[in-house]
Amino acid sequence: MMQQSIEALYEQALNRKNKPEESSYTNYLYTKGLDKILKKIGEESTEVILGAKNTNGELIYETADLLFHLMVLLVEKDVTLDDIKDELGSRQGQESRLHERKDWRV
Ligand SMILES: N=c1c2ncn([C@@H]3O[C@H](COP(=O)(O)OP(=O)(O)OP(=O)(O)O)[C@@H](O)[C@H]3O)c2ncn1[C@@H]1O[C@H](COP(=O)(O)O)[C@@H](O)[C@H]1O
Repeated sequence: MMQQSIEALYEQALNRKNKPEESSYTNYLYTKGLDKILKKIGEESTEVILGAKNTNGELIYETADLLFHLMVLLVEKDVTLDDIKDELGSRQGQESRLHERKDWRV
């Protein structure tokens, strides 16, 4: 089965930004602007929640949709995947501190 990495998905979204194509859905989102992209993120997030309550097939499908729209958002805001990886990296080794806190568990 063919697979696509998050990096490739991001690169594709960046490519569309730099070289727009008329029939591209990605370019349709950039043209509509940030509020449209944010609305899609909201919709797709809700669909992930609903999918998780149904079947793993739906959860996988909706997660792929959400990841695509998240990549479009990051490109629109000039945030790179390295920015995200740096943030995630800075959290490594913090588990013990998180677990010491009792108030995050409700
Ligand atoms: N991974 C995706 C991807 N995931 C979801 N979508 C689109 O996201 C849209 C979500 O569906 P919705 O029903 O929520 O939205 P809609 O009704 O079509 O449109 P609006 O609600 O936004 O007005 C669909 O049109 C999907 O085609 C994607 N569109 C593109 N890609 C990738 O981006 C590449 C470039 O695509 P284009 O930019 O269209 O050339 C493709 O080859 C894919 O690899």
